[in-house]
Amino acid sequence: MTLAATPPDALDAALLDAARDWLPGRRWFPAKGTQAELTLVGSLALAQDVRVLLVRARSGSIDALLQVPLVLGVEPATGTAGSADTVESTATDVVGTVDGRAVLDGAAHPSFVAAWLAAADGPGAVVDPATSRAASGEQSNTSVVLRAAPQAPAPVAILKVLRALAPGENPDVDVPRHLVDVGSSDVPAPLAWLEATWPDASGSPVQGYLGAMSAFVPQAQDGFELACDVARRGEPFDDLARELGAVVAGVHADLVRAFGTDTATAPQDGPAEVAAAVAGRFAWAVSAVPQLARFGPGVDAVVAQVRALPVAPPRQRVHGDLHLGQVLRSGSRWFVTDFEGEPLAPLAARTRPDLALRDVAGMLRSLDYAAAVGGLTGPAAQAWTDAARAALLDGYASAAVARVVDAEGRAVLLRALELDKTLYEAVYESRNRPTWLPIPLAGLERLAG
Ligand SMILES: Nc1ncnc2c1ncn2[C@@H]1O[C@H](COP(=O)(O)OP(=O)(O)O)[C@@H](O)[C@H]1O
Ligand SMILES: O=P(O)(O)O[C@H]1O[C@H](CO)[C@@H](O[C@H]2O[C@H](CO)[C@@H](O)[C@H](O)[C@H]2O)[C@H](O)[C@H]1O
Repeated sequence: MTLAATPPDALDAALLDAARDWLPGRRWFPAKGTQAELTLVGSLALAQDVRVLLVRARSGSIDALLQVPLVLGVEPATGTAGSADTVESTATDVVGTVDGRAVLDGAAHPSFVAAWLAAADGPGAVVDPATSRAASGEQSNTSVVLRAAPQAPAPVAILKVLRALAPGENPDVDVPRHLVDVGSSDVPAPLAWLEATWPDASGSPVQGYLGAMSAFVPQAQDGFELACDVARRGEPFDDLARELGAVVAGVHADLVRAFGTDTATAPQDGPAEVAAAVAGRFAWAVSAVPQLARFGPGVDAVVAQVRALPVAPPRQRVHGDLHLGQVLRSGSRWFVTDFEGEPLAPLAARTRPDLALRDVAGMLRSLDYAAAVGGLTGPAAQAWTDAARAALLDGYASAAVARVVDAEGRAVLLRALELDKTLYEAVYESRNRPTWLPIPLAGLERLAG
């Protein structure tokens, strides 16, 4: 069912007041370190003593609608922490008090999860809300791991509670739903999802997702951590990269089956569009990180090579932010997750048909990151990444791309898309992890130095 937010009442106002000091300390709070203005947009009474506050946080250019599930006056969940599958936390934050009753962070609370499951759409799964555990290591959202029963050996589902709400399509929910519909088994199957309506800034009702629950991938290792470990041990990543390339090609083929290709873009318009996009990305990146200006001549050369191509492949739905941290290795299989697209891009850009090679370029960049974070330098890093890159491309061996672009054209496009991603990464790292900025800078030296 689609829930409808109601105008905030006195209890909602008291709950927000209780949460004011707690909110800015959350990892998912978008305006850390600022005096953000917090206003109540509405609330959802999910069950007795379970409320979801919709809180608008504004500070400078930041304007986000936050989902804040709270549970009133119920003791924190208790249980056994930790498992072989994921690092979990049983702690339920006490947010504050209202009328002498404890106000608890609801996201991983059994009462919230039970109410969420009762309201959600989708095929569902047998899960026991009493087994809810917040997964650690989250950044932008809060994920909750669920088992079928308290004694069950492994989780069966993972519920992602979206923290920043946006109206309309959510590619992270909609894309896996479509992929599973066409028979894909390369993504964790969506099991349940919940939508709501709320008033936008002008007061008009809009609809969007509050969260989604997917099948839990057991004993999964994050692809980036795995690749860094392999690099650290000085072992080749080639076989894993080849398998990964094949899985990415399979997901691309399934995305075409699910969404088709873009017939509105004539293939001959492709190269000019790609060239213009790389040039635009460079201008954007230089405005954010002025030291990138020195790569101007190299970027111009790559842009000119792309513009001179006779054709580009047709566009299709893609992952949009594919890197090793978005894939999970479980047993002998890879799974692709997190179809949200680049978090710094607007929704329209993230859902627009694009070149499938953009995802391949993202993976190639990730190999550079894994080599660097794994401690490889100089010729050893070069040899490790060269071999893994070749294996990934070999595994990918995209028939669709080969049909319209020859090998030379594909190499030009891949270089341009890698450059584009590296410029994005330079901005991302300068904003989020300045000590990692040397990784994309080294990439820019290679691609446009
Ligand atoms: N279906 C799944 N099974 C097991 N673990 C998962 C699954 N989906 C995500 N994860 C784990 O949860 C983490 C966060 O998921 P992600 O979709 O990247 O969340 P966010 O959008 O908040 O960054 C991932 O790094 C991964 O380790
Ligand atoms: O996972 P997100 O959707 O939040 O993506 C953002 O953060 C990523 C880092 O967590 C960032 O990825 C970059 O760092 C990765 C290693 O941590 C590396 O594997 C990627 O290749 C590199 O791009 C991603 O760019 C950003 O959008």
